[in-house]
Amino acid sequence: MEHDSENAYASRLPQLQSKIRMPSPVKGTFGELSASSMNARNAAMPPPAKTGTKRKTLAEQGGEPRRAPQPPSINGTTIAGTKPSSWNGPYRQPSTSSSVASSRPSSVASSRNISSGSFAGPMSTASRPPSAQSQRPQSAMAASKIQRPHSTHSRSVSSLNTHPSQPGAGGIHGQRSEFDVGDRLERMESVVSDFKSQLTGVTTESDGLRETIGIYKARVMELETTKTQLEAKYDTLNADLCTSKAELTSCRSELTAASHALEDLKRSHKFQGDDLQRQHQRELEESRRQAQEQIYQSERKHTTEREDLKRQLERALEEERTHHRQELQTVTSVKAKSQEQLEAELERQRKQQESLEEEVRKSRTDLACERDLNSDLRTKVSQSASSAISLESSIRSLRAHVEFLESDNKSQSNAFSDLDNRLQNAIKAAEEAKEKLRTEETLRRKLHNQVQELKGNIRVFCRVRPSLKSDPNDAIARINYPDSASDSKEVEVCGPEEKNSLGKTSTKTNAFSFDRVFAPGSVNAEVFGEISQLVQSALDGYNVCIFCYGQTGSGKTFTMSAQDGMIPRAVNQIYDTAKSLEEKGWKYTMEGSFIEVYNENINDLLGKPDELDKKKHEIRHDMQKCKTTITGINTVDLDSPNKVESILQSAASNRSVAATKANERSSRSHSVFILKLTGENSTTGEKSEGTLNLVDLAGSERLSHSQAAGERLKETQSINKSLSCLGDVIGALGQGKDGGHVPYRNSKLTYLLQFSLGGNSKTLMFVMISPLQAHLNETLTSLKFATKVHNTHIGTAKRQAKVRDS
Ligand SMILES: Nc1ncnc2c1ncn2[C@@H]1O[C@H](COP(=O)(O)OP(=O)(O)OP(=O)(O)O)[C@@H](O)[C@H]1O
Repeated sequence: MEHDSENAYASRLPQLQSKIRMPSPVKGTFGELSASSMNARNAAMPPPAKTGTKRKTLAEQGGEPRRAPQPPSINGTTIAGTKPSSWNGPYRQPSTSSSVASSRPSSVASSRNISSGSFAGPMSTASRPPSAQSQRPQSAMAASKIQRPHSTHSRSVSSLNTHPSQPGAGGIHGQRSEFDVGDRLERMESVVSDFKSQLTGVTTESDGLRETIGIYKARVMELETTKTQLEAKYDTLNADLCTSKAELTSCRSELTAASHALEDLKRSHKFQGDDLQRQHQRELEESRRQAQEQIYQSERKHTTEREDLKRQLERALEEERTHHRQELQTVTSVKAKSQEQLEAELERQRKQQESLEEEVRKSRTDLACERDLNSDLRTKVSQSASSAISLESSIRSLRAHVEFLESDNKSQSNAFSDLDNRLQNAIKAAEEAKEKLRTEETLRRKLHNQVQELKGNIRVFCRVRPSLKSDPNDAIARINYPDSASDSKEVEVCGPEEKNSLGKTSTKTNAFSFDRVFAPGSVNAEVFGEISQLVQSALDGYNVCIFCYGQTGSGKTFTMSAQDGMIPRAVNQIYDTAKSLEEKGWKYTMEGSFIEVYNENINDLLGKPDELDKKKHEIRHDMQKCKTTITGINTVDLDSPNKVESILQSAASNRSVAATKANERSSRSHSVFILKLTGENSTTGEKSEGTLNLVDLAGSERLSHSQAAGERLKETQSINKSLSCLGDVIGALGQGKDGGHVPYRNSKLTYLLQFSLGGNSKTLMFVMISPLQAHLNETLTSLKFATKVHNTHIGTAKRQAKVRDS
């Protein structure tokens, strides 16, 4: 922008100069001014006139003495004093100096304005003195006339208008006016018109100049604004500079502190380093000393060893040398001897060779003769060999014949036939014996069954458990065994004391008779001896059911499942018998399962404990084969007698787990050990399938419904129901009506034992008795129930049981 303004000014100024065409001295002055006034103005120009100062007229100036130095003038026109400040722009120095000038103090700027004003002076018509004004247009006109084609007129007019001080011009004018006024008038008019046209041109120029002034004014305003901004920037930079200086100062102080600290650190590190170096030096010296010591010692040691070794080696070497020397001497002497011998031998060999060669010559001649002889002999030898072979074979046949003739062939043949006869007889006898054995076995089974039937297909044994240490001594009931020395079939129980109407106290003795009564002193082995016949029946293919009936704590489990109880004993007997029957052609397989009937549900005592009371099992009967199966229960192959123990343990642990949930589980449920026995006789082709059921019934004590509730009530109802159903089934079987209804289905227990109660089956009931006085009523109830069962007739054998009251 600044540049443009200057250019604009530079472009217009020559135009003005060309149009005004000032005289050369003026032109030269103007040109000098434009360049040099800027340099000289500060020094030569007076201080700027104050705005309020009123300028004096020329007349006034003329009358007054000069007080201040005169401003420079062009053609006698003052160029200082009147100033439009707007002219300062075009006379500024190049942009760098102008920017400096703008930041200068105002006094400098005002001096510049003055210099500008000094140039503006001659241009401004308003500030021009009247004399100057009257002269300038004429000069301008003269200048314009020079440029135009009709320059001659201009020049003449100019000459007419010349100042009166110019004598030449005034003379011409005076002469013309004297004789040609019209022509003069014409010329005047033309001069006037020229003047007018010049005036128009000047006006136009003046407008251009005004425009330029406006541009420069705008430029001045811009520069003022720039100046203000620069000043603000200057202030900001100043403030920043102050801040930076403060920061620099603090940084310097920090740097000084840091350098001090660094110095300290360096010093301490240097000390440490020195210490370490000294220590290291010491250690190094020590190590070096030790190493030298070690080296010295090892050198000494090695030297000693080396010397020892050297001595040894030298000794050995010397010995070796001596030895080698001796050997060498020996070898040399031997060599000399052998050489002599060799030479002698060589001589001898040579002689021998000569003699041999002579012999070879002779032998070759002999060999030819021998070859002829040899071929003759070979022919003879082959003839002899063939005759020898034929002779050997004839000798062998003759020898065999001689041996055969020598042996006692006849007696041997007799012995063989005798032995054969005896063997045949033995085989026959064995066959007969086997047949007899089979017949006897069949007969034994038949007789055994008949015996069992004669004994009754349902039998009742009574067992009284001994009093335990835990039982109170004075609370034992009076129980007698009248025929214990003979049959052991009777038992007498003294009832509770009763008072009659007269107040007399008496006790009633209740006598019972069963198939066998076991007193408290009897042991399990004795008991099993009585039932082993029934176990044998199971092996013979019968269904056998042995169950224990009695109140809680009367010894049912002890009798059935104790280590020497009926179940282990039965299994052991079956094993033994099955093994002995193998000789008779029988082979048995045994499968055992153990179940529980609790609350009319069947549980598998060989199953998982957590499935107890949850898993459902069903009883299925095959009515044609009279076989019973229970769904989903575990069956164990009893291929060794030891397995029964694990079965009993597993069942006991399952029941004990259940007992934590429902108290006294074994008293509250019936357990049934089922042993299935399948036998096959490979000789006779006979087959047998029997089942042995060993049942431990729930406690038979009478339970009052009124005292039980909830789960206990349900248990009580189930037990009472199943026990009474068992009585009903036995009662129905006892009536002996063929095809009569037997209520097996009324309880799970009787339904399960359907094929083991009645019919072809054999049943044994143990009635277990507690010896305690406190259990007397229950004891009597149990004995009465057992008597009813005992009086029941099932099967062909008839028995009469008697109940004696005294
Ligand atoms: N003949 C016996 N000899 C020695 N001890 C016996 C005899 N009979 C039973 N006992 C003992 O008497 C106690 C009760 O016996 P057991 O548990 O067999 O009775 P339970 O009728 O099976 O009872 P529950 O119905 O509660 O199962 C046991 O400690 C048992 O060892």
